[in-house]
Order: sequence, then C-alpha cells, then structure tokens
Amino acid sequence: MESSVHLTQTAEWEALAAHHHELADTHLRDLFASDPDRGERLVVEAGDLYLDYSKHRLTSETIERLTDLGARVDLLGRAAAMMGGDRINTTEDRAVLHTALRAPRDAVVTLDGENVVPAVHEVLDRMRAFAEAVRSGKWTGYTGRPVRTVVNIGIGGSDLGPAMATRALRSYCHPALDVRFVSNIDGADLAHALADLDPAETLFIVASKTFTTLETLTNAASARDWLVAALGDEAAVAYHFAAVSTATEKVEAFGIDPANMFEFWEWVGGRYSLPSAIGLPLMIAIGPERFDEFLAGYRVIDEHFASAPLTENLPALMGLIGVWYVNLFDAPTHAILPYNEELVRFPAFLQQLDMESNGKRVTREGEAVDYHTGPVVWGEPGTNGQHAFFQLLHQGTRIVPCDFIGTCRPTHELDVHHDLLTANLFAQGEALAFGKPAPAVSAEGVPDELVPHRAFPGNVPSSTLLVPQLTPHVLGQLIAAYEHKVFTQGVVWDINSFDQWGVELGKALANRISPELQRAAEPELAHDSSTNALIRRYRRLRSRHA
Ligand SMILES: O=P(O)(O)OC[C@H]1O[C@H](O)[C@H](O)[C@@H](O)[C@@H]1O
Repeated sequence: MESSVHLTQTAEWEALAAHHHELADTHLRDLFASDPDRGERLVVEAGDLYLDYSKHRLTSETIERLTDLGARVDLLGRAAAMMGGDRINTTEDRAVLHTALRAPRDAVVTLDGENVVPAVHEVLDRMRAFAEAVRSGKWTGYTGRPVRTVVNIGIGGSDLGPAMATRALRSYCHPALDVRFVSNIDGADLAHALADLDPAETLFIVASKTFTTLETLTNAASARDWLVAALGDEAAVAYHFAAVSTATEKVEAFGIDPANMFEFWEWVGGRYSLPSAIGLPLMIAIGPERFDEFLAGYRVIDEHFASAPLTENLPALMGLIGVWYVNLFDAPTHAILPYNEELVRFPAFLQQLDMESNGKRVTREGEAVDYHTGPVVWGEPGTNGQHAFFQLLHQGTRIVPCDFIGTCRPTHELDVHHDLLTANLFAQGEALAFGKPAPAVSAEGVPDELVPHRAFPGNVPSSTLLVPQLTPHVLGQLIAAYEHKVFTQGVVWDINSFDQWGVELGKALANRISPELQRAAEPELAHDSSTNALIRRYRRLRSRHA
C-alpha cells in the first residue's frame, strides 16, 4: 500500500466496514443454523496445526473481504521483503530476519550482499558442542565437577522465549539437569534461584542482545560475586559463565571468556530471538536433536506463510480475523487459553511478542493512526481460567475473542485427565459461541427472577488450534504461527512491528531516580509532587532498622 493511502480510506476497508454493518448483530447460533457445515469448512491446516475458525462471527464473505484487505496491503509481498532481508525496521534501520535463524544449512538469505545462513549454522554448531558437553558432564566447573544447574540470566526477549519453551517441553528435558531462569531486578528472583545451589555445579548463561540491560547486568554481577565468593578465585568465572549476545566487546569487558560467547545479530529482534543462540538454555535442556526438530517446526510454518494463498494461510487468517475484532468490533483484548499446563508461560511470551510489536500509535511514516492497533493480550491455561475469569467471558459486557489451544495426545500417562481437559476445552468453545438463551433456562424450571442471571448470551468468538501433541516440532510451529500473525496485523495497520521505543522513557526515568533513592538529602524537587512524596516515603521506610 502506498504510504499516502490511508488504511481506513481504502475501498477494501470500506467494503469490510459495510459488510460488518450487515453482519455485526448476527448470532453464531444463526450462522451455524444457516450454514451447518461451517465447522468443517471454516478450517485451515498448516503442518501439524489445525485451526478451526468457524466459531467466529464471520462468513465466507468476511474472509473474502479480509483477504482482499490483505492483498491490498500486499501482505505476502511484505512477508517476502522481510524474509529477503529488506530493512523493514526503518526506525532502527535494520533488517528483520528471524526466519533465517531456522533456514536450512544450504539456504541463501542475503543481507548487504552477504549470505547470513553460514554464520547462523556456525553458531548453532558451537551451541550443539557446548550443549552436548554440559549434558554429558564433559564440561566441568572450576573444581572439576559437572554442571547440575543452568541459570539463564536475561529479561524480555532474552528470558520469555527460552523460559516458556523449556517449561513447555519439560517432559523432553535432561532428567539430571535443572535449568532455571532469573529475570527480575528484584533481588528476590536471584536470591531464591541461588538459595539451594552449589556454585561448583552451577553454570550461568548471561543472555542479553545489547548487554546493556540494567536488570540482566545487575543480576549477572551479583551472580558473579556469589560464585567468586564461594570458589575464592576470579578465574572461576571462565568455567561457570557463558554469554549470548550481539555485543562481543561488552561480554569480554564483563569478564566472560569469548570462547563461551554465542553470537546473534542486530537483525534478530529480542522477542523473535528464541531460535537464535538465545535458545541455548533450551538446547541444553532438551538436547541438540530436539532443538533441531524445534527449528524445523518453525520452518514448516515459515514456508507455509510465505507461499499459501491468503484464504488458506493459517497465520494470515489468524491475523486478519484479529483485525476484524480489534477494528470492527472494537474488542480491546485477546485471550490466549492453552488447554495444556505445559504452555503455562505461553500467554506471557505472546504478550511481549504481540504487545511490544504492535502496541504502536503512528504509521511507518510517523502519522498518527485513526484506528486501533494491537490488542491487550492476556490468558492462562484452562481449566484454571474457567474457575477464575471465564465468568466475564460468558456474561460480561465486553467481547473477548479467545484462542483455545489444545493437544490431542498428552505428554504424560494420565489419559483420563487429558480427556477431561479436552472435554472442557471443547465445551467452553461451544458454550461461549452458543450460550443458553433465557427460554432454555426457563424451560428447566428456573424461577423467573433468576432467569436473567442464569442465561448465557453466547456469541463470544473463538478459534480452536488443535495439535497432535506438544512436541518440539509442534511448539516451533505454534510460535511461528503467532509470529506471522503479529506480522500480518502490523502490515494491515501500517506500523513498524519491530521497534520498541515505548520502553525507553521508563528506563531513563529509573536511571534518574535510582541515585535519589540512595541519597540522604531531600529529593531534588525535580519530579511532580506524587513522585517526590513517594521517594521521600520510601527513603524513610527503606531502612531495615526503621
Ligand atoms: O536482550 P536485551 O538487550 O537485554 O533486552 C531485553 C529486553 O529489554 C528491552 O527493554 C526490550 O523492551 C525488549 O525487547 C528486550 O527483549
């Protein structure tokens, strides 16, 4: 789309808005009644992913309108530009090549005249050797003992991906290796993680793209102090610290042996960095072969997204259907509901992926948008969410589109549990869509005055993503599907999904306030009265002896 053309002024947008006007009040009950086979037709498959989008408030015509819009903004052309190394992150003048991280060894992805794939595989090979050495016990610490615990120190994209995936794949993890994640600058995080550890058997991975992040450097420095104090020698650091970063000099300056540094590149966004060296703790946990399967899973969906027509393109449809709700139904949030306890961190991972990418208010050209962009993403695994916030989904006043994620085979032996879990997943999608109208409630003998309280309006839209089993290969596919969904929405909204300037202001202000908290003197009255009063109160009460 030419930048001078405003999204909401395109003919495709107007057609979509007119179509919404006609369809907005139609109930899913009626959509199913008039189109009984839609549950078999409004589905799309890609690799192992099966997406049922029939429980959305749409028809085949909606899909046509949405994919027309996708064509108008040249979605697949823009995907090709991203995967081909164009500098689509214009505000940082960077290419966006996370898809090259899972490209096969013989692929060619050119950036500034150079093929980046050999460097990707060189790092992967080094990671494999390192992971094998740690897993087999060949890698020994300063006192000659093998590693029993790996502690990843990182935050944001350098934490959420590996932490989510290591948790998701815990049934594939090395039984004798504990892999932990420390992210928060709150000392409680590090202190608790180290409390039961023996420094002689602990390996730290300091993960930071920039190697400037306050939280990570503070945690890494405290971890180093802890180690050196226990082992009595600075030289021990080289045996117990590895780093993952794009900033070689800063890693060396910290004292980590460059031989234990695993590189990635500025063209990998933090929230897209899990398949890079940022995945090292995951590779150590599940082993290099499983990690290869994980990368191969991403690749299946990358290839699908790049080539499938929009009407059969699973991530594109996820993104376009999301646009339908954000912009036409004014839905402010989007719920991620995995019916799989192993995916407990998946909503948090998707929060960064989606909200840091698409929480933007100006177009690529810097003009204010006159439409909503990224929704608030939130969620919890089922069935726990059912007993907490589903009340609002069923009977609240807001429309919350939901993604149900289900697995057909469990990664444990308790099959009975799994059938009950899945029954709940299917039941929730059904209940949300169809509800229970007042006459049906009355017919059950419910007293009249209780009928409004006990009726379910239904018409709450949901996707069901059903996969065979939560394997490394399937997890890679799931993540790639969401990455490309987020990309799709960013293209439609004409925003830069790959910068994150919105996180900078708070960091700068924290740097200013931090020395003020330690000074005994009154805070300079440089802040507003609220911040000044909070600083004063904190300083008065922070003393342990107060
Ligand atoms: O990997 P790092 O450079 O330490 O960055 C860690 C995180 O912090 C930043 O503030 C960004 O908002 C995130 O996108 C990033 O993932």
